[in-house]
Amino acid sequence: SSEVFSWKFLHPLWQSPLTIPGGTRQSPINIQWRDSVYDPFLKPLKISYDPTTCLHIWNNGYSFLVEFDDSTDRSIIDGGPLENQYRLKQFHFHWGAMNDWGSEHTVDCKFYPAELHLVHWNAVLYPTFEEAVMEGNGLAVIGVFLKLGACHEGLQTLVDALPAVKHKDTVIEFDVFDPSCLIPSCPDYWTYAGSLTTPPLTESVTWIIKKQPIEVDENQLEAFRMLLFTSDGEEEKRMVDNFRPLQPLMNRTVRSSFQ
Ligand SMILES: NS(=O)(=O)c1ccc(CCNC(=O)Nc2ccc(Cl)cc2)cc1
Ligand SMILES: [Zn+2]
Repeated sequence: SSEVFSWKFLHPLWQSPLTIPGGTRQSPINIQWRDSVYDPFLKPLKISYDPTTCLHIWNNGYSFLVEFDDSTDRSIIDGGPLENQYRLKQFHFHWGAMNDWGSEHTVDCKFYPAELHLVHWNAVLYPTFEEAVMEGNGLAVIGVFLKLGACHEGLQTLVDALPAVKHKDTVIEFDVFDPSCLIPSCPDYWTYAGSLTTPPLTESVTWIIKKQPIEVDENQLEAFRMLLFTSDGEEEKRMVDNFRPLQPLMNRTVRSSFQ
């Protein structure tokens, strides 16, 4: 059907079409717990990060990215639903203006105030991240929900650095951080075939969504919300609501590693 174009189809933040023409495995999605299928052949996820591979924090005008040296296999994940090991490239968050929303994925239609994405790429099969982004098995992203609760000590070291990257296109050196402190101890996860949730929205992501959220406190969420979408000197726009709307499940099954 030749849908009449309307600006309402464009995402306010990404200025790109909300739906990818022909997209069959778009993210994020709602995870309906009772429709997920236990897969006994799913392995435990193996995570081994070298904290010294941490490089810097960068405000890219949409979120803040903590980027890692991915020139070797020093920070990797393996096992779980994955057929190769994947290298850690960066992690970032999505959050809301209020605690009632902010995550990209939902569980039984429940939003969390924020969601962490640890982005890995298949360096076994592909020479660069940019090429992996274009391949169906190119990326693996671990999603961790953040819920309001106790102060998260490990996150606090990151929060303390955020004022230095308040504006778009600012960077601060951040040279020792172990992101495994942000991953809940419970091994349970859901997994499904999806996409990047921001441009280029390519259908290249094996999503691994942890069942257990981590707890952060109000001050830590507020620290995210004091970041700016805008550059220094521009009219200030607070960096909030940087999440994509839910996408249709279409012909996909969400598998669980737990019964
Ligand atoms: N949200 S994801 O894990 O599917 C995702 C992972 C990697 C990319 C490519 C690198 N670019 C990037 O990370 N950009 C970005 C991140 C957060 C926001 Cl809010 C906006 C833009 C894009 C999306
Ligand atoms: Zn993300």
